[in-house]
Amino acid sequence: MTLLRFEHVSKQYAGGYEALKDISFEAEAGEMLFITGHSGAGKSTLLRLIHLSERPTRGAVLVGGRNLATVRRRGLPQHRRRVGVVFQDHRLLMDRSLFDNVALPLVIAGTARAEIEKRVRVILERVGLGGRERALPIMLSSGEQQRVGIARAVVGRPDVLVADEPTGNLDPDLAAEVMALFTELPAQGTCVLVASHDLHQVRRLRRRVLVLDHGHLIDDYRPEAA
Ligand SMILES: Nc1ncnc2c1ncn2[C@@H]1O[C@H](COP(=O)(O)OP(=O)(O)OP(=O)(O)O)[C@@H](O)[C@H]1O
Repeated sequence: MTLLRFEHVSKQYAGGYEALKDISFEAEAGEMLFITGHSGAGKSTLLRLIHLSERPTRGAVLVGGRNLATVRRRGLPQHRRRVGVVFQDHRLLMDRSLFDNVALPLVIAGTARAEIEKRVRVILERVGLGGRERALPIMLSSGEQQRVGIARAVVGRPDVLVADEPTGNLDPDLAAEVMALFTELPAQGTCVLVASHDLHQVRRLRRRVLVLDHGHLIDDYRPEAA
């Protein structure tokens, strides 16, 4: 099932710079894609259009068949519950436990307490932090903190997960470990897009790769088709 669709999308910023030029692609539920390209190629812009922190100048972005142009300001919180985000600097609440950090999206969504307890425990296990619910982020390494950020982004079972250079602040070994975690996430029908300038690392993970160059989509590489 097509979950995400870009139809001839262009994005021009206020200064006149066209960061994305006529981008079209589709991604399936449960599919994982890397977005790569040089600095300034348009990777972050592409992800922002899915999260609706930016709007396209031309063309349409559809999630689950819905044109995001129809999502008005009032609908943004609801849209963002369907789109999980992992930030480079993870943005954890440092004075709250891992449990509280990961539970946050579920608390906001009004999920029942027993369900929250269960889901947080399961997802912390998945990211290799089982049994650490009561720890504070400050007690963790930066790689582990990023794992908490990933757990928080997926605990609400979003339709789409976007991660912008999620390993940018990590040393190469930890970066490889965290990248691999994205490929191991339970499918659950979530479409996962990870932006990374590290083409070398991305190729090793043998997943679909969209390559941007000065705002153009110049390659859509699928290892299974190679
Ligand atoms: N808010 C903005 N206003 C004006 N120009 C912007 C804005 N955000 C990004 N740009 C420009 O759009 C182009 C694409 O930026 P974008 O951040 O999407 O690239 P990127 O591939 O993610 O780069 P990096 O790897 O350096 O993060 C760049 O030339 C950038 O300067």
